[in-house]
Parts: sequence; C-alpha cells; structure tokens
Amino acid sequence: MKSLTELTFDNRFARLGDAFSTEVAPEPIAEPRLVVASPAAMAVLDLDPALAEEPVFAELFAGHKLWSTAAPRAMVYSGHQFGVYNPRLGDGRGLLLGEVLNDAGEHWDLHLKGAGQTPYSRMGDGRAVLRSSIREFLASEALHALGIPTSRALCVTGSSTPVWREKQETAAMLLRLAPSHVRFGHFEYFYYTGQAEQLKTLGEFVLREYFPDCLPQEQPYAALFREVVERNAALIAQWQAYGFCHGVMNTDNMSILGITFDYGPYAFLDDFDARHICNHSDDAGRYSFSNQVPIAHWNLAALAQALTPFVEADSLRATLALFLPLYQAHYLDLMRRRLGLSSAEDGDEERVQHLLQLMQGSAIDYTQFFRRLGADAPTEALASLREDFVDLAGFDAWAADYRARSARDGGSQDERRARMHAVNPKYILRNYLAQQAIEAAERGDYGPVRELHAVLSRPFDEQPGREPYAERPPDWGKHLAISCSS
Ligand SMILES: Nc1ncnc2c1ncn2[C@@H]1O[C@H](COP(=O)(O)OP(=O)(O)OP(=O)(O)O)[C@@H](O)[C@H]1O
Ligand SMILES: [Mg+2]
Repeated sequence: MKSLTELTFDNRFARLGDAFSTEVAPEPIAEPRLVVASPAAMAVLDLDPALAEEPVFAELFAGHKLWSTAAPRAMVYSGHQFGVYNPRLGDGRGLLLGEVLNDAGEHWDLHLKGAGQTPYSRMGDGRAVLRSSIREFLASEALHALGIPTSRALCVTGSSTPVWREKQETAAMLLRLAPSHVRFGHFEYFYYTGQAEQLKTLGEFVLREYFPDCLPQEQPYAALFREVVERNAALIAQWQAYGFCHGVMNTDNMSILGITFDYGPYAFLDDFDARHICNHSDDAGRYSFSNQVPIAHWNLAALAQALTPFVEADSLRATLALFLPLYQAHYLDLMRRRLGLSSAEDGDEERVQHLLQLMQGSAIDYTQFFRRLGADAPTEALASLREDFVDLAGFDAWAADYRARSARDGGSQDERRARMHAVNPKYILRNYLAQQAIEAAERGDYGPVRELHAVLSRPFDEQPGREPYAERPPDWGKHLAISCSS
C-alpha cells in the first residue's frame, strides 16, 4: 500500500501537446470535506482505504493541493448531441490531472470533475453540484460491482462554495478514474476541424496505448473500429439486460474504450418499461431505454465517419453491420443466464421477448422478478410471481413453456439458485435510494450515501438487515424527474 504522496504519474496524453489539451490549474472549492470514497477504487491506485479520512485527501480532491508530477489539463473534443454536431465542446468543468501508474503497471487517468472553468466552459461555471457528483459516484461503483464496464469513481468532495442552478446549491468535485478519457468526440473534433496530422497522432496514440493488439494487423484502424464495435455491442447488451438507461448517449459521452461514461440523468428501471425516458429534456425519446441499441449504432456510425481518412467506407460499413447481430448474441446470452438457463435452445429469443411483453404495462419490478425467479424451484417461484401480471392467461402460457424449458436444462434447484443469484442482483441503484442519500448529504449527513455505496458494492449478496435497500420505490420515488442541470 502507498501513501498519497507516493503516486507515480506518467502523463502520456499531456505529452501529446497543446493541440489536444490546455494546461489549466484546478480552482479549489471552499472548506473541502470528504463525502464518500470507494475502497475498491482506492485499491486500483494501491491506496489504503484509511487514507480517505486524512484531511489531505479531501484537499487533494478539492483542488487545494496537487502532486508536483501531475499535469492538470482540459481536453478538447466535440461531438454529436441529440443528433446535431456541436463543434465546441471539451472539458468545460473537468480536468485530466494526469495518469497514475499503479503497481500492476496499469495507467489510470485521474479526472477531477467540477474543477472550475476552462477554455471550453462556454457559458458554464465549471462547477458540479453535490447531488450530481454523488449520482455519478454511486452509479460508477454500482455498475462496476455488477460487472458492467465503466469509468470508476474514487471519491466525492463537498464544499461550502455556492453554485447556482435552479436554486442555490453547493459545489462538489468527483475524482473519476478510467484507463482513458478519449471519447468518440475526440476523433470527431480533429476530423471536422480538418486537422489531419493531429487526427493521425490521436489515432496512433489510441492504438499504441489502448489497442496494441490492433497495431500489427494489416489495417490497424479497421481492426480498431471492429474492436470498438464489439465492445459497444457487449456493453449495450449489459445495459439492456440489467435495465440501465444512460440518458445522454451523445458521442462526446461515448468512451473509445467501450465503457460506460458520463453519468447524467441515468436510471435503472424499477418497473420494466421499454419506453422509459430518464432524461426529461429528451421529449422525443431519442435516448429512451429501448432506443439505446439503435443509438449506439448511430454513434458508432458517427465515429466511423471520423475514421474515413484511415479506412475505406465499405469496410467501415461492413463492420458497422456487425453491431446488431453481436449485440443480439450478447443480450440473448445474458438473458438466458438471468432466466437460469445454462444451455441454448431455439426459441429462447422469443421466450425472452414474450416475457418482456408481459412485463410491459404490468408494473413488474425488473430486478426483483429475476431474483425471485431464482429463489425457488420454477413451479413455486412462478406461482408467487404470477399474481402481479395483468395478462394472466399470457403469463400462464409463458410459465408452462418456461417450466418445461427449465426441466430440459436440467440441474438441481440448489445449482440453479446459485447460478441465478450470481447474475441477478438483489440490490440495484434505484433513483429513489440515490435521492434519499443525496438529501441526507445535502443536510451534511454522509452516513446514508456511504451505506448505500457499501450495499451496492455487493449487489448479488444477501445482506441481512439491509433488505429495505432491495425494495421497490415508494409512491414519491416512482417518477422522480432528475434535473439535467448538474
Ligand atoms: N457547469 C459547467 N461548466 C462548464 N462546462 C460545462 C458545465 N456543465 C457541462 N459542461 C460542458 O458541457 C458539455 C456537455 O456536458 P456533459 O454533461 O455531457 O458532460 P459533463 O457531465 O460535464 O462531463 P463528462 O462528459 O466529462 O462526464 C461538456 O463539454 C461539458 O464539459
Ligand atoms: Mg459529457
């Protein structure tokens, strides 16, 4: 284990120079205090979790202190937002502090979100409020615990610095960790500004540092695009299988690594609803839950456009066409496992679709359904789940088929339960749980956010005494409108 001062920096992205990022010092927030830290994320940097309680920890992650070998910089990027190209984006409130080299030899970007104004702030104040920082923290670590690729969150630091949104709030900073902060929008920026040399420098950097297996191939950029398509197909399959709605799938929020990136008004589904829209400024439902699949494809097409200087359009198009079948295969595999099926059979896709149709409009809790389905033998589990469905005849037909399918799959009930509980979480980050923790934190009580984080770090475990965290939302928590100003 290291002390905080022993972190080793090797700032590869900073060395790309001023065409890619601008040196900016963090603007500290007043009276910093640790709100919550993730022991698992600290372990990524070989840091003892106890260090989070030292005053210097909050000072570092509130912009008051900096390692002498860090190199804080705001990155430039652009991107398509809601389908429209926005040429002027970039880190408007976040800074890449540098890249830490851990004991395993991995580079991890330290990105401080809410660190003050930068040349890319446009009209913004460069700040992030406490509630949105807590939401990003909780989701990053919750998705990681579910096994969904994501940026990580080291900690949230609160302050007394006032910030004006719809009302007066306080500023916070989130320390985000990721192997890279390069987004689709980085490629788009250099492509659309016609900076061919810089586009090539970026591409070579990404290939060399993050996709070394693509380099020796005949067409490294074609291989890179194929890898990004494959990773996104796998990622979006996990989102859909676990009911995660991102809400702002703009290309500036799409990581080149295929990890979940930028947590805004996201939501995990409570009741299953394919049409769910978690971003209340998204009137048209562009980023609704079921649209995430075609939108990921659309975003990949936007990235492909920026790669046309390197790869033939026909080749890019052919790779793009792989996205949907790859996605479907991953999704079906995950849903089979969620249903406790260890083998594949024709008709499984229809079984999954039929179940989701029955859930739609029946107010069926998506997370609880699968957990309860695995808790008992199929006949007993189905009998207890049945009463919640509106279309009972439809459900009975599905259940009869599922019982027979499960019997053919074989195995003991103990094996089935263990297998299902390992993929069907008991605890999920429900918006109402986040909201309760945020309201307590806004009153200065950080106990609830720490406890919720601890619960969500073991989502598949029974956690005696913590059962209330597995409950469906109360009425007030069913249709929370999460503010997009963050
Ligand atoms: N308060 C703010 N001040 C300055 N710029 C901002 C502010 N909020 C958002 N932006 C900028 O607006 C653009 C879109 O914001 P978006 O919400 O997608 O990103 P973000 O949440 O700020 O950061 P990230 O994508 O790094 O998680 C980004 O360029 C972002 O830096
Ligand atoms: Mg963003």
